[in-house]
Amino acid sequence: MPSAWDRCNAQNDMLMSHYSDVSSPSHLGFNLLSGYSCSLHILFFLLLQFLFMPKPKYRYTTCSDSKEVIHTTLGADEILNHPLLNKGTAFPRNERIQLGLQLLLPESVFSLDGKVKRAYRQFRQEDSMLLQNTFMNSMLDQNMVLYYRLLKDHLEEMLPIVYTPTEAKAIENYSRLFRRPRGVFLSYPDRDRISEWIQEVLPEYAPDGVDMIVVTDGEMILGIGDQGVGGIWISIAKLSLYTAFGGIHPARVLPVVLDVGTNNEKLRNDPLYTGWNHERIRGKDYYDFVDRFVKAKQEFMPNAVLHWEDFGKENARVLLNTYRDAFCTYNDDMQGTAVIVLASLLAALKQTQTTFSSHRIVIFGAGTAGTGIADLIAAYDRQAHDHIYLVDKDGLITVNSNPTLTQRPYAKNTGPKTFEETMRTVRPTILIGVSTSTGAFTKDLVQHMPGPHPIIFPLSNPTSLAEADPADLFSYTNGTCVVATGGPSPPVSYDERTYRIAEANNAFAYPGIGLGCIVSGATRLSDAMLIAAAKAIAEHAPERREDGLLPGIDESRAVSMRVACAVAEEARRDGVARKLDEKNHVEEMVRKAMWEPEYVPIVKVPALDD
Ligand SMILES: NC(=O)c1ccc[n+]([C@@H]2O[C@H](COP(=O)([O-])OP(=O)(O)OC[C@H]3O[C@@H](n4cnc5c(N)ncnc54)[C@H](O)[C@@H]3O)[C@@H](O)[C@H]2O)c1
Ligand SMILES: O=C(O)C[C@H](O)C(=O)O
Ligand SMILES: [Mg+2]
Repeated sequence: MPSAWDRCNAQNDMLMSHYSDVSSPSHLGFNLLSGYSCSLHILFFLLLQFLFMPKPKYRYTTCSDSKEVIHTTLGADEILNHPLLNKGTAFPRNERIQLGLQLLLPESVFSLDGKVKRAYRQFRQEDSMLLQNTFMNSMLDQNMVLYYRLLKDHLEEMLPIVYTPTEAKAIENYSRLFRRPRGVFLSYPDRDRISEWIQEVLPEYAPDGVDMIVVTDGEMILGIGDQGVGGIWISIAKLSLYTAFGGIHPARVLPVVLDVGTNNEKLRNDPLYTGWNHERIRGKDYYDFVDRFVKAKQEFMPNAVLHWEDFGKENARVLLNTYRDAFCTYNDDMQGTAVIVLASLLAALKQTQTTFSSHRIVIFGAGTAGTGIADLIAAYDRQAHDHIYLVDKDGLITVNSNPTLTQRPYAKNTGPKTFEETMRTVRPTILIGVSTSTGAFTKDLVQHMPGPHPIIFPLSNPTSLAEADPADLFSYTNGTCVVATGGPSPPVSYDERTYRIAEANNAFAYPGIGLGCIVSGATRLSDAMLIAAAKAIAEHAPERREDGLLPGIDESRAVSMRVACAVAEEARRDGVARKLDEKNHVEEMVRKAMWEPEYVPIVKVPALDD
């Protein structure tokens, strides 16, 4: 029977050869045309397709003064029901008349500030974090500018609502909370029509084009596992931070779920489950399906950056390896996480005045995130490679423990077996948890870490799965530790001092990485670009241990901008920046590209230019 490693390898080889076949333009052309023997038939078919293809109904246009205007052919009711166009009571009088909205809105005209005040009161009236999440989701469906302004003005309070940890609860209950769809659902039973349907839906969904796609298959949502079609909400949440932090235009993003079934029995037995009620498709059929999606993406959105989120650990690595050299794509759990962890470690080294060579690193949980973190640390500092110890469910990863392809570079020849033995013999100075094993960093284990400042990152999400509570870590180490967590954590008071706890979540890395790729027109994402991103974040890190390891949430937009600049500059150095030459001023381009939540004038037009 083949090992996981053999299987992964074989799938990878198969996919690689398959992809290099399908990505060649001549092959694509042949596929499109095969089946039509007569050229007249082809012409007639193409003409029909053109005539009946949905046409865009609105367009963002930049005027000579660099201000945006929306031109639209939509009717009054459609405008009020379109989240990008709807301004509700903020439609000024002239627009109400011009767009035919006079009788459809109450008399008073409100400013965006006024609307934010009302919406915030409504938000506060919701009784639980889950209800607040539902409120924000419906705001996103109704009025996007208001959603992003509300989020911007109350970021610290609302981030845990629209993102980790509350999103986990929302995703678990997706089919029960479902009100209206958002995003693109690509279901396995429709596999033969994916390309055709993507072509049809795009002019409606994103008439100005797509810059960023977040796709999931819902298999490993955060640490809560298989959530099937509910994964669409992780794609949406990740994209909302691309816009909130990275200023990526909300009209130019595409959330996607690949619904390949679910092995979650609770969902399978739920009569309200909205996804495809079938066990997960695996192996060749699965990869062929993903490949059809990628092929359609390359055909209709060739320049869009593709972000993979929350795939199962084997598929995550195979898919990244397969496509990473073909276009600009990255896996957030591996690479985004690795960037924020490397940034946090660089900050910790500065605060503790040490270098990687003096540290021994144990990574607990050797899956998607764990191996991604190891790889980036090793890429940053080759010497650190030998000081990395991976531990998984069955203990230390060794050459005899049947390591996967990605664990193998760190497999030790011999050594202790269990996590406890590893902690006792290795005596790590850095301990990182991405295991989903709640409370695994116990007092007994942490006490094996030598001083003066043990660096401990319990990163599993949602918070209920974290390997330790920061307050406990301070008490186990007599207040000497340096801590970061995967989700938001309140400050810790110890020995009359208060310590801010940094949130080492990939959300503080990927929006800037994505923005940098878009602005530079990167055709690939290299390790050097990831390291540049980590360094840019670390440059903004506080200097005192009391202030935490990462810049504050209020700086997230400024930091995303710096990350984007660093990534774009590195892309230019690496020769993969399609849109940059030596003369371009990167910072100015990044600044200009960042969207701000403000209402822009809307003008009704009889038709839109093609
Ligand atoms: N803070 C962040 O930015 C961030 C980013 C990515 C992932 N995460 C979190 O990390 C966790 C893991 O995510 P992932 O995508 O790597 O999942 P994964 O399934 O790819 O990897 C998890 C690994 O942990 C191992 N594991 C499970 N139980 C264990 C135990 N009791 N002891 C030791 N190892 C155990 C699994 O065998 C697996 O190899 C999740 O909770 C996720 O939310 C956090
Ligand atoms: O989504 C998050 O909060 C971080 C990360 O991508 C995860 O899977 O946990
Ligand atoms: Mg994730």
